Amino acid sequence: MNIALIAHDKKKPEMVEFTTAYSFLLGQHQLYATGTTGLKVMEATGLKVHRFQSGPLGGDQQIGAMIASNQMDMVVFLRDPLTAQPHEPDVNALLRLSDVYRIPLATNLASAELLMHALKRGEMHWRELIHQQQEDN
Ligand SMILES: O=C(CO)COP(=O)(O)O
Repeated sequence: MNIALIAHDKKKPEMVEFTTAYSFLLGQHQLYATGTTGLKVMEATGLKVHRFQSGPLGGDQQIGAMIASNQMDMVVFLRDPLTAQPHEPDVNALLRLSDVYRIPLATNLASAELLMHALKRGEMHWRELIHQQQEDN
């Protein structure tokens, strides 16, 4: 599975705790992140993460592009709902595309944990079927 990890600045400590707690599981998948989030996750956990640009410099859009080509299977985006972001349109675009392509998306820690439990139980298997269909077409 391709999993995107994104956290706004005030949520980065939470992202580090989350990825540390689930590193045993996340390590079995391909991880993608916006620039600073990815760096913090790699430093804290040793997980291999493909890093895109920082969010305000286009990282959300790069992850959005993967969603638009149906290559992203899950998005964990720990948003800060209490701080205005200069790149709010990019954030909204990413959330919108996740809905367009029906990609499981968690925007807070509680939902992110539920997604991890689903992943562990193999409940994301349907995404592999979608990849298979794409290859067949
Ligand atoms: O701003 C972000 C998402 O909108 C996150 O970007 P960084 O991980 O580079 O801080």
